[in-house]
Amino acid sequence: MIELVTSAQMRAIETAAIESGAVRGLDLMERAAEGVVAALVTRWPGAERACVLCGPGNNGGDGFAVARLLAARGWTVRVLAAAGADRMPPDAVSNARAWTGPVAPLTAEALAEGPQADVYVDAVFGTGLSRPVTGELARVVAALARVSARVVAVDAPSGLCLDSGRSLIPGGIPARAALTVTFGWRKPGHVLAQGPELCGEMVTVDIGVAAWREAAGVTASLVTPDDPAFAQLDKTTAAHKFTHGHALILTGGMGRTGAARLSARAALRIGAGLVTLGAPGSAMMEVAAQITALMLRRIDSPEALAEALADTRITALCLGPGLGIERAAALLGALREGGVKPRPTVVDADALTALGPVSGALPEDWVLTPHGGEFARLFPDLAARLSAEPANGPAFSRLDAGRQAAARAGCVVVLKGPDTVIAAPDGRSSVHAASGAQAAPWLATAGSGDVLAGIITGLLARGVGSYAAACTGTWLHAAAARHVGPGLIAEDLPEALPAVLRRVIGHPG
Ligand SMILES: NC(=O)C1=CN([C@@H]2O[C@H](COP(=O)(O)OP(=O)(O)OC[C@H]3O[C@@H](n4cnc5c(N)ncnc54)[C@H](O)[C@@H]3O)[C@@H](O)[C@H]2O)[C@@H](O)CC1
Ligand SMILES: Nc1ncnc2c1ncn2[C@@H]1O[C@H](COP(=O)(O)OP(=O)(O)O)[C@@H](O)[C@H]1O
Ligand SMILES: [K+]
Repeated sequence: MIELVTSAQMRAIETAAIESGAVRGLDLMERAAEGVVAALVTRWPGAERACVLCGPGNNGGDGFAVARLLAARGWTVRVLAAAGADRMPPDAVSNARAWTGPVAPLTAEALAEGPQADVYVDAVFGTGLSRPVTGELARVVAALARVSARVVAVDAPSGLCLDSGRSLIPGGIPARAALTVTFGWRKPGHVLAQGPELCGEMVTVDIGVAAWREAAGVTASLVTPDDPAFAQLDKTTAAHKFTHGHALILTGGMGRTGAARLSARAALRIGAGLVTLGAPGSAMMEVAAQITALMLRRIDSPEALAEALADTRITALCLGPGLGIERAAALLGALREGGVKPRPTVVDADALTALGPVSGALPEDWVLTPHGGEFARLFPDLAARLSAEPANGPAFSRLDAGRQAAARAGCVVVLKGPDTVIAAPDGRSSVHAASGAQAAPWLATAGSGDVLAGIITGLLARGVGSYAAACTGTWLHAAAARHVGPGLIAEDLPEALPAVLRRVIGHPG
């Protein structure tokens, strides 16, 4: 499991470590700087000239320590520092004093006019960025953009909010780095919003504070396939098809059944024992002509849905893909007021639109899977906070939005995107970061969301809990996209699942 630690949580851990008496802040800073140096000499083996930009806090202190360590290796090092080194925090002052070379003022002009460097060390702001960057330091960040291919960011590209991945440069973008070296744990801002694009390659350095991790309290984590939930994907030899559940996926009318068929195919591929498509009479012929392993049942009305659900062997539902808003609203009504036994249900696409703004708790076994636009219809106030220019740091993040949405809706929310956030009402939250080596840009194709809804429905049908189903489903969806690669269309995703499952479950044959 890879935990994501916010700036405040990192400060709490660092404080606990220092207060224990086992380690000094200065030692942590030295380890951090050693980690930056090790990573940058690996990344740029032939380099020997550095320009180190030091900000007013401990991030700047790391910068001074990096400067000293590089000079000790024989590098030519130029240091630019924000005014008033004496007003820096104590450990940073110690490192500023230990730097015996010259220091130029940290200005855009000094950066632009000085001698070229092989590597630029961005130690202007890290976890302490608490308000928007303006004035000269904003100009420095803009000037750094011109040499981004040679920038190593200490903890964060300066101007990037490490809790949200959002820019704290009004009207501008943060520095961009080729390499970002962070300490202890990755921060949410490294994987959310603009973070992945601006951080470049990521290295996490162990600075020896893991023993104080408890001081952080509850953290979010990255979805990775070492999560125990993935162990539930296998099937045992003794089981029969009903052991693996029965998913019912509702379709729209004639000419609008493709989306639900995609979902159904994915639900079957992910291992649901049986999958039935529930179609209105007008679409029965169309669906029947297109399916083989899937089953078909006529469901015209809320009453027909309630009747279908009298069969207790149906263990999960999917409402939304291609359903049409009116039909979605009617069928959702049957689930909420039709006297049927609740089932784990994926509510996607048109069913989300039919739902409208969420003001109170929804059934706890629902999973909402909105993309950004649908999220704004469900939770307009949270979406507005996500798009408003942040007045201070830390900025409101997609994790914050997902968590608050899940708490309000009383069920699991999957806020989709390249940085998908999965949140449960009990406070659990994860990020699925489709970036770096995990990038899946070809998922931006029509129908891929329908497949995700089907994967999650299939997992729910198999009895996987809703939060685990959302996390594993999101990972498997992106892994299927990476397996296919360029040229991917949504139809390919279910067909790629066997190869992905073989890898994850570990059946080579
Ligand atoms: N927390 C930890 O465990 C460790 C932290 N270290 C370093 O310390 C950094 C955190 O240090 P700090 O908390 O001092 O924070 P930073 O150095 O990131 O920035 C805080 C300083 O910048 C000022 N500031 C904030 N926003 C500003 C703005 N918009 N314009 C102008 N000035 C602004 C603050 O007043 C403060 O002086 C980390 O990112 C990391 O680089 C490392 O030395 C080692 C371990
Ligand atoms: N650039 C991207 N990188 C990774 N995943 C993406 C990207 N763009 C979209 N996705 C994923 O693709 C899916 C798209 O879903 P959605 O927007 O509902 O599409 P549709 O309505 O066409 O099915 C989501 O799972 C989303 O997380
Ligand atoms: K920095």
